[in-house]
Parts: sequence; C-alpha cells; structure tokens
Amino acid sequence: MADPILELEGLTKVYSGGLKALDSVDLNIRKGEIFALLGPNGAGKTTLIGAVCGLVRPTSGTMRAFGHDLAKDWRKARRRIGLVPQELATDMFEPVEHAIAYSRGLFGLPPDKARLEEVLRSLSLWDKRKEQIRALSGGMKRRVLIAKALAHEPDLLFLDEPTAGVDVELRKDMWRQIDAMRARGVTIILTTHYIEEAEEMADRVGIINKGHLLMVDEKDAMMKRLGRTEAHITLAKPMSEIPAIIARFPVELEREGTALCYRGGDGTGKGKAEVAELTKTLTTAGIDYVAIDTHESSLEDIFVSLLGKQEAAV
Ligand SMILES: Nc1ncnc2c1ncn2[C@@H]1O[C@H](COP(=O)(O)OP(=O)(O)OP(=O)(O)O)[C@@H](O)[C@H]1O
Repeated sequence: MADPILELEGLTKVYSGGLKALDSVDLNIRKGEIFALLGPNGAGKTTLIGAVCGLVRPTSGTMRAFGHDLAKDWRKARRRIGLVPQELATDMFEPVEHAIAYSRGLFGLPPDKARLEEVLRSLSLWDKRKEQIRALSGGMKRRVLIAKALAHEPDLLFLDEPTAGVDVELRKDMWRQIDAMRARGVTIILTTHYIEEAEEMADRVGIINKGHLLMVDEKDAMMKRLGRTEAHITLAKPMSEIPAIIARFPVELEREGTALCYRGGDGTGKGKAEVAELTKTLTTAGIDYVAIDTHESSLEDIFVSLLGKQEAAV
C-alpha cells in the first residue's frame, strides 16, 4: 500500500468486564485520505480511536503511526495526531481563543498568533473568540472542538461523530471544513452513523460491527461491487408466469403476479440501462404496465445488508 501512515495489526480490546470491543482489527490508513469508519452503536469505533489516541490501552495487537510503534514511541507519533471527540471536555468558562491556544501548548508548541487566527477564521469562530465556551450554541461548541484538535497542526485527524446532532446547515459546513483540511494534506479518519456522510466525503469506507472490521474498500469500488438496482414494475394485468421474452432479465413476479421486480446491475448505472431495455421489451411484446419504481442501492443498503448477514452468521 502506498504510504500507510497508520498501521493497525491484530488490534484487540477486551474491557475489564470481559466485553471484546475490538477483535483482531487489521487496518492501514493511507496518507491524505478520508477514511470513514461506519458502524452501529457499540460497534467499537470510539474504542479504536481511543486506542490510537492513547486513551484506551489495547489488550493485544500492534499500532504504528508515522513509522513509530505507538506502544514504545507514543509521544513522537502523538504530536502528529489530533482528535475531535464526541463531547467537549474543556473548561466551559474559558474564552474560545484561550482554550485553543492552550491545546496547542499541551503539545509543547510555541504560541502562534497567525495560526490561531487562521484556525479561528476557518471555522467561523473569529467573531466569537472572546466569548466563553458555555455561551456558544451547540454547533459552535463543535467548532471549538475541531479548532482545539487543529491547534497543534496534526497530520492525522480523528473525528468521532463530527456531525452527530448538528443541523443540516452545520453538517454541510463541517463537510466543507473537512474537505479543506484534506486539501491541506491532513489525513482524516471519521466515525459516523450518517451513511450519507461517508457516501459524500470518504475515499474509503470501513464497516465495523461488534468489534469486527467486516469490510474495507474504496467507496466507489464498494458501491460497484455491492450496489444494485431494484425496479418494481406494476403491471396493467397480472401474470401467472414470467414470459419467455423477458426470461433473460433478472426478474421475479411479486404481489400475486401484479408486479415484476427487477434486481440487478452493479451500482454503475448498468442496472438502469437494463431496466430501460426491459420496459422496451415489455412494450414491444404488448405487455402494459402502469408504474415503475426504481431504486439504486446506496451505501446505506450495503451497510444494512452486510450487518444483516453478520447477524445471520452468528
Ligand atoms: N470503558 C468501558 N468499559 C467497558 N465496556 C466499554 C467501555 N467503553 C466502551 N465499552 C463497550 O465497548 C463496546 C464498544 O463501544 P464503543 O464506544 O467503542 O462503540 P462505538 O462504535 O463508538 O459506539 P457509538 O456509536 O455508540 O459511539 C460497547 O459495547 C461498549 O458498551
């Protein structure tokens, strides 16, 4: 793999109560990518981030970041890693700019006014810099969290559920921020429940459930490999069997012969073209239909179907 900046091998975490939150996770993160870790509640996302950021002690496995073994050389690597946690654990009475300058200081970096201004401006916090954090809206507090993580100029940034509970406007704004960070060369790992978010922004996606990393792939390849087109064609008259003229299409009769269901394609638009051909064939054969409902599968469908398969396998 080109330039892995984070390498996890066999990463396992068993909490003291015996719960296995991570089960032998292998993962390489490439320089400059946006990697989305998708998984339901309790999948192990926060535990994985915590392990890399030194907040959770792994039970076994190895972690290397920027070529340093995190178990031995943690400090050197940690300087280059930023974390935007889910919740603000900071002094709410502090003015915004102090909180951010302090975060930078924690990493032993000298104060840098220009950098502070740049971070504040890029997150639209400049006008709020003198305000106490507690006086800010929820969305603005989120921005403070990001600003704190950016203050020490990390090369690898973890965002744990960056947009959970924020409104649509702010979510879009956050996406833009994340894009801008990537443009500056920051590698980004984000966890999310919002599949839309992964679909919109990520280069690669990892799906995790019950501590198992079920799949890691380029987002586009995943969509192509697992994407499907589904079309429901409501017929003018019910059928008792599939006519030979359309037997070559992947169709089934549904709703007591009143609808034809096409399931095929590969997430590249091939399915849509095939549905168009199917309807043309029906028309030519004099088979009337009254409605067509087409659905291209999304990352969400892929996610739900993968998790369903895992449930079935347990
Ligand atoms: N300190 C802890 N002690 C014991 N169990 C824990 C601890 N922290 C997390 N867990 C458990 O480990 C599992 C994974 O939790 P984790 O927070 O990593 O999941 P997550 O994917 O981040 O979930 P969410 O999306 O809800 O934040 C869960 O079953 C959780 O209850």
